[in-house]
Amino acid sequence: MKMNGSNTVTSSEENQNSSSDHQNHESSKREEYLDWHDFFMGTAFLVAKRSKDPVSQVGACIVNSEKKIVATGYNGMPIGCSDDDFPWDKNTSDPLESKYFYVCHAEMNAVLNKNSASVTNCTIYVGLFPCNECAKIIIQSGIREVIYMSDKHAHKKETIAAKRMFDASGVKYWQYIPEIQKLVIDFNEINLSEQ
Ligand SMILES: O=c1ccn([C@H]2C[C@H](O)[C@@H](COP(=O)(O)O)O2)c(=O)[nH]1
Ligand SMILES: [Zn+2]
Repeated sequence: MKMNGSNTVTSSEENQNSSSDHQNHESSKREEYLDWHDFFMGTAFLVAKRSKDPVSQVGACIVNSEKKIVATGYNGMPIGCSDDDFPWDKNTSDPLESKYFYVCHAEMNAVLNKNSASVTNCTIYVGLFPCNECAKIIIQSGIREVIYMSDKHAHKKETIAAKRMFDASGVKYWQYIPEIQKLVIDFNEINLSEQ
């Protein structure tokens, strides 16, 4: 069965295609397409690849109620603060020489990068559970749902505080456990399919 541009099929198309459908399985719907959660979480992970942080690359993807991406962001230095001049170190005796005073978190960048007027009632997909500072930004921006992949800092005070604020303000959060373990992008694939 052939799909038209809007992923629906008209009855005349259905009649025209019905005999060949039985002979040619390539005209039936592809079943291995990405589901929405994999797509949005995958987008967050792809965006994270832009990060220059040598230790932790975090990406975020904000989606509205129509399943449209309205923003993405990754952890990086503020505009005008060169990735080459500002420090990427973690453990320095002088905090001014470590990344933590300077780096903008993925969630904050995503909210600030939005291409819509607001992110009210949106969902944010993020690789890592948001810290307390990002939780505040998420709550104040009107985002109502946080879908995260890793909760590896669950024991840290920042995460405990973030959860306390989400609970108090009614922001839903849940861990996404994907069925697929890897999402591979092969740029050569487009040349391999039949013409
Ligand atoms: O909610 C968060 C928490 C952290 N990040 C960023 C900030 C830093 O660039 C790294 C954390 O570095 P570590 O070396 O793992 O301490 O992750 C973020 O974007 N969002
Ligand atoms: Zn944060």
